[in-house]
Amino acid sequence: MGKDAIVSFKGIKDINAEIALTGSKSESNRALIISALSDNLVKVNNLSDAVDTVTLNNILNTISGHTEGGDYITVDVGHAGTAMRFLTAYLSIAKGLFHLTGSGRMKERPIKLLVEALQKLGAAISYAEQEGYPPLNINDNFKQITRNIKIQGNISSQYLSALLMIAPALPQGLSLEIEGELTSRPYLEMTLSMLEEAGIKHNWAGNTIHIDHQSFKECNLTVEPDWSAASYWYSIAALADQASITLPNLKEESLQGDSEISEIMIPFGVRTSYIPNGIALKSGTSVAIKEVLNLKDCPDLAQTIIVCAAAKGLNLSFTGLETLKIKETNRVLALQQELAKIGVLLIEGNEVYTLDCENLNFPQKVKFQTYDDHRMAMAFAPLSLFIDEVEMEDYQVVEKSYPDFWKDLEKAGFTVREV
Ligand SMILES: O=C(O)C1=C[C@@H](OP(=O)(O)O)[C@@H](O)[C@H](O)C1
Ligand SMILES: C=C(OP(=O)(O)O)C(=O)O
Repeated sequence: MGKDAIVSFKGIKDINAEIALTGSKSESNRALIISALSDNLVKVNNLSDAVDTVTLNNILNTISGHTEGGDYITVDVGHAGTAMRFLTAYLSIAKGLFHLTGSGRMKERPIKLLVEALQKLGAAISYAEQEGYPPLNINDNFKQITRNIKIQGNISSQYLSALLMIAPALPQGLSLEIEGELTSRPYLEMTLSMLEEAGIKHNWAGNTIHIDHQSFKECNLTVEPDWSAASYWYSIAALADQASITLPNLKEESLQGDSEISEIMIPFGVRTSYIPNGIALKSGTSVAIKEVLNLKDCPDLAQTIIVCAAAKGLNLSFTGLETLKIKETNRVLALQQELAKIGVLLIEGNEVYTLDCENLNFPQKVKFQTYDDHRMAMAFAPLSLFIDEVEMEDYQVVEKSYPDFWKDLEKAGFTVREV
């Protein structure tokens, strides 16, 4: 466990800042896999500083040029879900024997649907510990048996993205049928768009996505800054008395579904202007808020929005939160435990979660636990606008997606002191 920090904000809550966010970890991790599959024909610009991206990049560099057979190489992704899922598919068709593992939490995050799909395709994968979960042993005798695979869409879109990225490299290509509901759909669309940029055509008909065997083209993929990281600045703008925050290089036409934060935050009083080189946020008055927000397409925004709504005393309801329980931590439970510290309840109903802010109160000091979850730290940090001293447990946890988060808060006038 790392060190804690005390976060505070003194004086008038008028925030003026320009914050250059790191690249999207989702786009970066796709770009890295696509680049590796293309034998580096595809180049990447503005790669993220996120530890999840640095980890994947180091792994791909270490294993590139590896030859058949030999001993098992251990590949450790730490907490990086996308790296685990994307590498499961990528290593299935790579040369070499791999033991693919991750953090304690990673060993509790399910991977069965992806492993089964790959096994049906012809991959030689087995579970090294518990069935259905990492770590995995992946061998190199991939022989494609079929191009037709069905996969349930409601657990993680990352499984589908992982399969689609290797599809053009499969001798027979892939026809991927999505069964049932699809969660996190914009991430799947991001995968297809980035493949398209790299010259890979697809056809999405009904519930099935077809990708033929084909070659990548030489190109540069430029990663946009991270909209999930931007969401914490929207929360700050919504909670401050006044805010004028510029976030360079974010685009209106984004591949990231989390850009929806610009719409979601309008009723919270935050207006977004698209300026020539980025976006500008301005705080204003809140307007009537939709009572039920469906976050199925943007699960990584859930903590930002729920904590911000709680701090504003808004008794909103949320749907589409099913997948939060299998992310870096059980995010529903983590939210419930930490929101209780400001007197707010997050009540679980039948597929609907509702905030009860009747007893909202900000103590003078509070310590928030972070549960090995970067988004817990970043979602709760803005509460230092109301609480004199917010102690954040294991504050470096933010490194997973946004290593400069605390430095950026300091730029905006917050104080962050390691304790
Ligand atoms: O494909 C991606 O880059 C991601 C997809 C989402 O996961 P699920 O598809 O598991 O919801 C999201 O929560 C994660 O942070 C990144
Ligand atoms: C869920 C997340 O990441 P991953 O699934 O890639 O670990 C996240 O960044 O919020």
